[in-house]
Amino acid sequence: MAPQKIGADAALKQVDGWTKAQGSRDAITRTVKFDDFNAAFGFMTRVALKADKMDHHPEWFNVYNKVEIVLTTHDCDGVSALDVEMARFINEAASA
Ligand SMILES: C[C@H](O)[C@H](O)[C@H]1CNC2=NC(N)=NC(=O)C2=N1
Repeated sequence: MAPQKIGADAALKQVDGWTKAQGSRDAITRTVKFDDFNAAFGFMTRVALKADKMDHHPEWFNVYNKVEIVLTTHDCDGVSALDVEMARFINEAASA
């Protein structure tokens, strides 16, 4: 059963540090900068394990110490509670 779409605006009320993605997609985005690549990749590793456990995967782009992340739920073509849960986890992992 596809998760229910809540929309980016509702999601942004539930989690800090994120913004609406550019363009027509219903998605939320955050860019995180780390001290170096090692720290960035360690963050990505923790998020990757969580994503696999949730079966909910980010769309992300990494260059050196910067990780650009977009969260949306393909199964409902928009932002769902799964994205809010993942965004909260990402905020924790980014500040660990
Ligand atoms: C079959 C598999 O469970 C689904 O494709 C999962 C995988 N990871 C996913 N990740 C994201 N971001 N959205 C999804 O709808 C999604 N669906």
